[in-house]
Amino acid sequence: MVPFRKMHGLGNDFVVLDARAGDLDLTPDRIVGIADRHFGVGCDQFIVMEPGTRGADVFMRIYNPDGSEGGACGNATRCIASLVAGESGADRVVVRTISGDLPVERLPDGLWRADMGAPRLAWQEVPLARETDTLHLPIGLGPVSDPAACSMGNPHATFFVPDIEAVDVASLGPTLERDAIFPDRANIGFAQVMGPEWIRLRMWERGAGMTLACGSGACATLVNAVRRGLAGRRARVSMERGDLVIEWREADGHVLMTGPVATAFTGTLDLGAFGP
Ligand SMILES: N[C@@H](CCC[C@H](N)C(=O)O)C(=O)O
Repeated sequence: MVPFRKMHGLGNDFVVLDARAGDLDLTPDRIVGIADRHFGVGCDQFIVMEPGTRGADVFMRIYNPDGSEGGACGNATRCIASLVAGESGADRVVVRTISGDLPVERLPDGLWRADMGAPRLAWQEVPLARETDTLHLPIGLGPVSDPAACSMGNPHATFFVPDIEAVDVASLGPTLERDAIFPDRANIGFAQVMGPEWIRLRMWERGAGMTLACGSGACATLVNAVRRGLAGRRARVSMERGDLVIEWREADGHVLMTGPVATAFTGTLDLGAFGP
């Protein structure tokens, strides 16, 4: 039996397992089974905490419910940082991912701010399948077209739309995620700029589907909005169940994401029940 924790950031929810003391014998079948909302615990991402080494307090491995591995998860970064900080009493921890080290700090108001690093803006870095201006991808579907793309450690495309409520995210998302221009698939954001400091965002996540929030998606949206001249470098990004504050810092080009963390419940899992 293995203990787990169910956490979320604005409803973007995670099953968190702690493998820092030793391997947990997780297999693709087990990860997909536990992440399933009908046959398992259910989550948007399956997170495994592994030992941190050489300057990192913890290594965070990120799986989507389809079993694919992700390079970034902003909401989980805050959650995992809060867990590790809670153990040591520190106010600042470094969360390592396959895409890089992310320093996270606890703010006096109880929110957590993660330095998500610098966005990657070149077409090869997103990545895209061929040389393309990442500010204007030549793709579209139904009423949406002309997205901007960047990587926040994972690939994102943002469609700017005049009315976010009118977008059928569930029907557009699956096709756009797998457009041939995205060799690794992509997370798809639909954003309505309400003003220079306020953006509304709805997400279709690669390997996960519609989610209530996406931290890296909020970062990518602000970055793409700034590049398009649609927003200032600091804005509130409102998703289905709450807001993140995102700042694309001028001094070093890093993107700062501020938001809450929460634990919904804890429990134990019989890993063998989910496959060999
Ligand atoms: N929900 C996350 C992003 C999760 C990873 C994504 N589905 C991918 O495959 O890149 C966030 O809060 O950033």
